[in-house]
Amino acid sequence: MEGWYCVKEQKRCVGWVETYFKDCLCNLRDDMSFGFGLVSLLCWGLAEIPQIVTNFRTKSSHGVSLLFLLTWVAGDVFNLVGCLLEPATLPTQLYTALLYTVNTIVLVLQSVYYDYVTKCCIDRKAKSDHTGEEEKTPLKGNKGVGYVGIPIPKASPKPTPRREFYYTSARSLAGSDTPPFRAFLRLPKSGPSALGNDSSSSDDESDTAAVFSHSAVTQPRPIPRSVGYGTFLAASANLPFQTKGFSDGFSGRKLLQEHSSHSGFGQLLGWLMAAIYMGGRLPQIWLNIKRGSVEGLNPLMFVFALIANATYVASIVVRSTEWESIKANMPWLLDAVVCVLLDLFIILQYIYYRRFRRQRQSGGGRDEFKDYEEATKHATL
Ligand SMILES: NC(=[NH2+])NCCC[C@H](N)C(=O)O
Repeated sequence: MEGWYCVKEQKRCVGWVETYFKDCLCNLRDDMSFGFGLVSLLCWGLAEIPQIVTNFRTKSSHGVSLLFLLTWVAGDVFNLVGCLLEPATLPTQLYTALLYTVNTIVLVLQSVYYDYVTKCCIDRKAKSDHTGEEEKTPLKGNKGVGYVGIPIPKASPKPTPRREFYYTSARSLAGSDTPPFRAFLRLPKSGPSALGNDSSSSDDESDTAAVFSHSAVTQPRPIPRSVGYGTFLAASANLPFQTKGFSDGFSGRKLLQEHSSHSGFGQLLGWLMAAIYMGGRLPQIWLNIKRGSVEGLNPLMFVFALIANATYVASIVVRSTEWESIKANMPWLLDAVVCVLLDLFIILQYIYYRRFRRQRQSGGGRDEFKDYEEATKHATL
């Protein structure tokens, strides 16, 4: 294969970079830019793995906003389509895009499975258990001294033909010592919400029934989120981190930037993608505020994303500071810069809520959070 050539420096491009990354490194700036690009690629490859592991270990994904993940998927899908349609797409772009799209889809599937499918099954089981209980639990004749008002399933030694004796209604319960069904079958909130740290107390949480047992009090359970996230349409195009135009001898693909960033359509796609990606962080920030907690969230995802976006910006501006180049890359640059700031905010939220929670615990006599952590440990082993 005919090698590429750096005209100004009068030397050949770096061979392996040329072969595997279709980029040409002529000087120190190019080397640095390429290095930043590699770090960005690596960080995107790793970013979502810690959260996937956290979700898997806790068998829940209530710490991450599903809407946030969906905006990532939407942006990524358009990005991938753009990559496939665009002949100038660099191999690294395509692999990175594929990698984080797959990772994000795994996160979304986990979210749907743990927080919706599993919850649905628990609800159904609790309901059927309760129906069975209702039929078998007598309302009267059970109120001896020390009666705590909790119906004991199958407490009746032998069935009785008097059906009304077993009938339970809200009114009859209200008149009895027995707390209404939901009062004691309420799903124990997990983590801080179980300790009253959760300011959200979302309605769907309180509606959730679970099988009541002693262990359920200390076992962490997923905090369900409200459903109804909309589907987002987004278009995105990716900027190659190699933004340098090649010198004579470059006979293969042209750089994507030359194709799309200068075209009105490419720019439009870029701005749409930027809006979607930037807006995607807001549901996550809001979820943290609403819960007053970051339990279930792995901060490493945002640390890696922050580094990935920062090095992505660095790889572009180190390569060229010419206004023309910056202007053409504006949507991608702005997206990355804003995402860095938003990720920083989320990391600060994480630190704040962790500290805040610890302080609250140390204030109380009994360390309930320790109990919770213990329970989590046991639950995840
Ligand atoms: N699934 C992904 N990680 N996609 C990449 C998103 C890139 C975008 N700048 C962001 O930080 O949101």
